[in-house]
Amino acid sequence: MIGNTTEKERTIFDHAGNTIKTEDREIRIIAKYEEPLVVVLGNVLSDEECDELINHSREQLQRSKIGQDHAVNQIRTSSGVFCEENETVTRIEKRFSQIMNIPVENSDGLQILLYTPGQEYQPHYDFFAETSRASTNNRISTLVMYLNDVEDGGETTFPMLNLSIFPSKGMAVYFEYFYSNHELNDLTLHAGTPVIKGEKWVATMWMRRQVFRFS
Ligand SMILES: O=C(O)CCC(=O)C(=O)O
Ligand SMILES: [Fe+2]
Repeated sequence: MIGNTTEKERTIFDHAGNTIKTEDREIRIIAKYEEPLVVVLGNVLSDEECDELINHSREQLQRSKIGQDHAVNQIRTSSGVFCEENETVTRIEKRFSQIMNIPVENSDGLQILLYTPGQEYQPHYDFFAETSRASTNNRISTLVMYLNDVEDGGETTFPMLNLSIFPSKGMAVYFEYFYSNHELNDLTLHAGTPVIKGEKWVATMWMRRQVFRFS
């Protein structure tokens, strides 16, 4: 842009072209918002992998609801569970880490969320406030993976970017907030809007700055 000498910051996601070749799958780059970087990805998981994650988690969700504190959280009304490791989960986590260009050991693990009609995730940041203890090894990037087609509602929105992503089975949205310019990080405010009809299943992978777990 004429008169604009500000250089673009480096990003973690450094894939060129329209595809990302991971060890076991070719991912398609569908759309990009440049700064902060938001990337819509296609062909990330097969239908079978999506179904397997849903079926596996449905049981876990049912079990984890019993005995859990029933504190109502108005910010996130969905129910969620971290995936137990199995062959599929390990393969998927490895693929996500190759897409995100961060070692799998830096991740929080794969979290599955289920939203039923009316449930939502209000605008929030995925990184922790500087004042919180968790920020010493803060999150730096997110991949939200859509595991099913939602009949109506449930878009992932970035209100400060005027951007909405409609859930579509097998697709994902990636974004990062590792910028030295904090204003760019602040623009990654995002939400899961209320589901109107049907269920919405997502798998979220958050990456940390440093190793977070040993797997
Ligand atoms: O459900 C969505 O669309 C967004 C999920 C999300 O923001 C998260 O898991 O951190
Ligand atoms: Fe989020």
